[in-house]
This record gives sequence, C-alpha cells and structure tokens, in this order.
Amino acid sequence: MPLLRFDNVSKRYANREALVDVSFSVEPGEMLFVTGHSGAGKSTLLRLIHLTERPSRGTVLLADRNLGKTRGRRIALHRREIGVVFQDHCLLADRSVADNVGLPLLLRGLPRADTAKRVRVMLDKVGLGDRGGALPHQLSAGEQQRVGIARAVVGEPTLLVADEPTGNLDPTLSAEILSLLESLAERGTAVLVASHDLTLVRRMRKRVLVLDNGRLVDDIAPTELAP
Ligand SMILES: Nc1ncnc2c1ncn2[C@@H]1O[C@H](COP(=O)(O)OP(=O)(O)OP(=O)(O)O)[C@@H](O)[C@H]1O
Repeated sequence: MPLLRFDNVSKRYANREALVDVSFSVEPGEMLFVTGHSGAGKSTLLRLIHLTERPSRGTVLLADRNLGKTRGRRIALHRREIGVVFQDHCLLADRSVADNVGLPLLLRGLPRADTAKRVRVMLDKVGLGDRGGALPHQLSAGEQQRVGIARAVVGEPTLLVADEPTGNLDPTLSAEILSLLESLAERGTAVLVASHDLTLVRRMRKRVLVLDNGRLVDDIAPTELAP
C-alpha cells in the first residue's frame, strides 16, 4: 500500500492555479524528487502534505487518511508523523544544538532523560555528535542544515518532506545533505525533496516528478535518467 497518494489534486490560490490535476503515489521508504522551474508548484505540493494548505479539488491520502478532511487536534497529530526541512532551517538562535533537536520530543512530553538520549543518537547519525552544546551561529551553514534535518527526523516520521534543503549550500555540502537524506530513506523513512537544482537531482539517480505550471508533466524512474 502506498504511504502517500495524490489523486487528481488541484490547488487554486485567489487568481492562480498552482497545481492542476496532479496524481502520484509514494511507497514507504522511497526517496524521490519533485522539480520544476520557479512557480511550478513544488512548495504548494509540499504544503498540501504538511497541511499548511488544502486541495481545492482531489484528495491527498497519507496511509489512507484523507488529509483534506483532517481538522482540529488531528492536524497536530498528523504533523507528528511527518518531518519537514526548509531551506532556512529556522533554528532557535539562543538554544543549543541539542535543545533545538530535542524540542519536538519535549513538546510531546517525552521525559528529559529519554529526550537527551534520543538527541545524542540523532546528532551522531548526522555527524554532529560533539556539537550538541554549541549555539547554531557557531556552526557552518551545512552543519546548521544537518541540525534542521536531525530535528525533523528525531520523532521518527514515516515521511520527510524537504523544500530546497540544499538551497544555500555549495555543491559539496549539498551532496552531503542529500546523501544524509538518502541514508534516512534506506532506514525506512520516505523522503520527498523539492529542488530546482537539476544537476544535483540527476546525480542522485532517484525517481523524479517534474512540475510545469502546476501540471505533473513527467514521472521519471531512476533507470530512465540519462547518465
Ligand atoms: N499563498 C499564495 N497566494 C497566492 N498565490 C500563491 C501563493 N503561494 C504560491 N502562489 C503562486 O502559486 C504558484 C506556485 O507557487 P509555489 O511556491 O508552489 O512554486 P515553486 O515551484 O515552489 O516555486 P519556487 O521554486 O520559486 O519556490 C506561483 O505562481 C505562486 O506565485
């Protein structure tokens, strides 16, 4: 059964059709990209998953739950199940790296000792095991982005959505971040990455959804990608 399914989804803002009749599905543990020019609808597609927007037509299903009908407390529960990474990682400047990563767990009421343990494991996974006490500004841009990813996945989401997660990074750091996301997918988290960086997307050799003016114009399997 697919983890995520878009069925003929359209999204209209006041005077603009941002997505038109988009259908695709994502399997558990799959990593894929959504690409397209500026304004093609990439962020809108991710917002429909994160429930910051709702479809105007069609259905978005996460594990068979109709997200268009999710209301009230269920929205918060839904957001616990998915991790989100932004280009601007939105770290709290006056909190340590460890506090930033642990925040989602503390908000959920996990005891401090358990939170600290999970944060340590997570920081090790992203290669920042010795930086938990640092403040965000004491880290490089790539390291800060890795903290953002650690925070997004510390609650063990079934799906991670990332909007231009390498936007501000140089090519080497970008490749590092993407291989970190790839390793999460290998451990079972489905990963959906919006990126306009075609060179990078092609190099990853994963499935690629291509949006053009809100329409899904291509769904390319890894084997179909040019070497
Ligand atoms: N809140 C909004 N209200 C009105 N129009 C919007 C809103 N958000 C996005 N749009 C419009 O919808 C279209 C799709 O925008 P979206 O941000 O999804 O594209 P994108 O592919 O992520 O672009 P970029 O790569 O520049 O971030 C654009 O024409 C945009 O101007």
